[in-house]
Amino acid sequence: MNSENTAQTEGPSGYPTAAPLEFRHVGKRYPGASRAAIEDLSFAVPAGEICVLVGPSGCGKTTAMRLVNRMIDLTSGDILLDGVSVAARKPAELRREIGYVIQQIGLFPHQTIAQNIATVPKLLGWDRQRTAARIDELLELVGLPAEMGARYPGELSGGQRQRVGVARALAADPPLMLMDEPFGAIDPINRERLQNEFLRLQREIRKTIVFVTHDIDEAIKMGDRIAVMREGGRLAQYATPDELLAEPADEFVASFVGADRGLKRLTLSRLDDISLIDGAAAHVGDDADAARALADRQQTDELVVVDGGEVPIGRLPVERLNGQPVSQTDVEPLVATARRETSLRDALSLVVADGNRPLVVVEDDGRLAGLVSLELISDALRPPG
Ligand SMILES: Nc1ncnc2c1ncn2[C@@H]1O[C@H](COP(=O)(O)OP(=O)(O)OP(=O)(O)O)[C@@H](O)[C@H]1O
Repeated sequence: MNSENTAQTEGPSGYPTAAPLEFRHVGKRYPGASRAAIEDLSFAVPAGEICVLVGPSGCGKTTAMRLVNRMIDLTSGDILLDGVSVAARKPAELRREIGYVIQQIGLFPHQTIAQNIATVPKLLGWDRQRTAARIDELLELVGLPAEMGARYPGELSGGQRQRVGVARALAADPPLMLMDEPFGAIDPINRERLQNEFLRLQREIRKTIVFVTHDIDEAIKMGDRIAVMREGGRLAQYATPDELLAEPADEFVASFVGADRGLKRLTLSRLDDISLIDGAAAHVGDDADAARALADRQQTDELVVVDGGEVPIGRLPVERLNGQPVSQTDVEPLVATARRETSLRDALSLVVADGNRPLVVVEDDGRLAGLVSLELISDALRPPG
């Protein structure tokens, strides 16, 4: 599959593989309801991005989603998919172009997995060969063995059924996917696994996705952009996860994202995103004066010591340099090391666990990459821009 999918390219179905979506002053009032479920909701999702709708129960997330594929109709405003109003489209046709994944998956129990995945291709009149090839491709894409196609939903685990739900929604390569609390019914460990798998999959398929959750941590993890909604179906803030955590628009958003928003921001960045402290280190056998001079240059009272292969072996308090060359016996072993892909949040816990001493960061091959201090991590928490 083409990894450069954009709104301009076409998938196997002939539809664009991803399309932009825009809510324009959308309003929805259910018949007989005293107040609107959605009021003046406007935001735009660029093609190929995940937009997460998040907010407390009853704030209108599911309603917003169902307006997109016309399971319910707009009261006011408009929704544009690929620049075309959904109101101008035939609902049945529109739904074939929009993948839909829901919490309870909704697989047909008396149909095999393959038949379930083939639901939309069948409606579109694809021939047997094309459908079979697509089923194999999708099972592989979502990480299920091809033999599973012959099984029934009741013979699968919850996580496996969820993967089938995603495969079924992707069958006709829709330019937009709607996912309503897709991992809500899954236990926390499998949920995390499915989230990670889905993010990996999305890097490949680059669909436009609207994803509903009431869990702010899931929103921060999954979203390129997050729409925080509040009671009455109003938009409280529309921002990237980092902007949302760094600069919540008001008290409601601040309390919704949580008092630990600083720590949450740290999960969004990796050590690779910041400049590490220069990794100059002492070597076993260096003479004491050279080691002392290095410590002075680095303004530290503790040197990192590396072996002949530049792999860190520990720290050496400068006071232990008694005129003798640096010796392995004086070196204190490292409590922990980090890698460039370590999140700033994990780096912070390692620094704190080691008495706030700068943390040693190593390359994949074990060589010293540099150090990260508490100050560097807190600098990273300054608001963007
Ligand atoms: N079919 C309906 N008829 C009348 N009112 C409805 C209908 N569906 C939803 N509502 C009302 O619209 C409002 C928004 O509901 P919606 O299900 O969109 O919220 P939600 O944010 O998805 O909530 P949750 O997180 O609990 O699923 C609520 O006040 C709800 O009671």
